[in-house]
Amino acid sequence: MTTAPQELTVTIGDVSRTLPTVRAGGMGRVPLVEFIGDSEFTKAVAQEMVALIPAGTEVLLTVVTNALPLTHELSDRSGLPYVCARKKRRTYMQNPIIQDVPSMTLGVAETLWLDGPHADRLKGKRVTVVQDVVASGGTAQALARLVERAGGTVSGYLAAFRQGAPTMDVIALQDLPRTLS
Ligand SMILES: O=P(O)(O)OC[C@H]1O[C@H](OP(=O)(O)OP(=O)(O)O)[C@H](O)[C@@H]1O
Repeated sequence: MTTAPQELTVTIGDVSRTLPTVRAGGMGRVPLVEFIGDSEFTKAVAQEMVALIPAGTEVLLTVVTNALPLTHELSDRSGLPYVCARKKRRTYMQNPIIQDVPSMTLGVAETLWLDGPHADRLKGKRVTVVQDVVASGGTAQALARLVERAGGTVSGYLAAFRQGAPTMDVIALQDLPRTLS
């Protein structure tokens, strides 16, 4: 990984991307990881992450939006099923589990919705929480609560990138700086 003022290039496998930077409140400029619309990068990252899935994992759990294509690729490569929480209620949801996200680094306060039939797929299972980026750990914490409330157990936290110092142990391919100049 090389850095230049207000620019950061990451290389995963044989794929490199110069990350755009965005202003995030009073944090200055932060690097932005985008898997949406970039299947080549997504597949390269998933390929490297497969080996990092904690032993004994039975199900992967993620949340929309950016982490979804990554988790799909990870499921495809590992053979593990995955479940995805939403950030909006849908009319077709049946007895969803509703979980507030305590705090987020880039966004505003959010609420996660896990459809009841999907929650059933976590019951009694060892679940790894999968994210694109873990920063404060707020989203990961909320996903872990969803697992517990669904009757599963968290076997680990796996992310493509760790940004800053989240509150839990996170297995990540690479660390990103919290801010750029
Ligand atoms: O560790 P935290 O401080 O909780 O931050 C990490 C979360 O922030 C980003 O989500 P974003 O709000 O950009 O959502 P998106 O994927 O829907 O764009 C990222 O995708 C993680 O889910």
